Amino acid sequence: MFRIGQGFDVHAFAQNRPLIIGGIEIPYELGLLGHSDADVLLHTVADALLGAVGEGDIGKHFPDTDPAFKDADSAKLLAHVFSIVKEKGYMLVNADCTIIAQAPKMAPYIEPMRNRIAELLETAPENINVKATTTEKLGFTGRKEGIASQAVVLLQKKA
Ligand SMILES: Nc1ccn([C@@H]2O[C@H](COP(=O)(O)O)[C@@H](O)[C@H]2O)c(=O)n1
Ligand SMILES: C[C@@]1(CO)OP(=O)(O)OP(=O)(O)OC[C@H]1O
Repeated sequence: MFRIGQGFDVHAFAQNRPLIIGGIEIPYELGLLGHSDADVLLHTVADALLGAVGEGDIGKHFPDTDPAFKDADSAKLLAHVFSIVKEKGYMLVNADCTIIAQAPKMAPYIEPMRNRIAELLETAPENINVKATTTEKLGFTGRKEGIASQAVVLLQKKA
């Protein structure tokens, strides 16, 4: 049996924060604001996985009112979410992700992100796709106020 899930997330840029996307720290003058490390891409992958298995969203599993998740490493949150997926008897078929950002340029970091997500989801990098797009200077992403991300995942019940 197959299950599909999708995730969407937004984080605002802020001063004095690291910019961590897809588990990779990217050199830039601004970081993203959040209760956790604000890794907008890993949050969308986690939400897509939770959606696929009917388990709500990351806010339900890791409330932003819980001090335990202050500045949390989203890679650890995603690994926990994937453990729920495995407990339910599913494996990842593939994930396709889009980062929506006017800046910085993501291209140099796409392969490291892909490899890190593959590692966290215990799959080959070929099963993970990470893309980036600007919004042609339109909207909040176009004004460089923040970054959005989307992800779609397909899961298959293990034999
Ligand atoms: N933050 C970004 C945005 C885009 N890219 C790459 O540039 C290509 C062109 O972007 P458009 O918005 O004009 O379609 C896009 O396909 C990405 O490869 C990027 O690296 N970082
Ligand atoms: C990840 C969590 C962890 O507390 O905090 P944030 O970094 O604020 O991220 P968000 O995408 O708003 O999701 C909710 C939270 O669960």
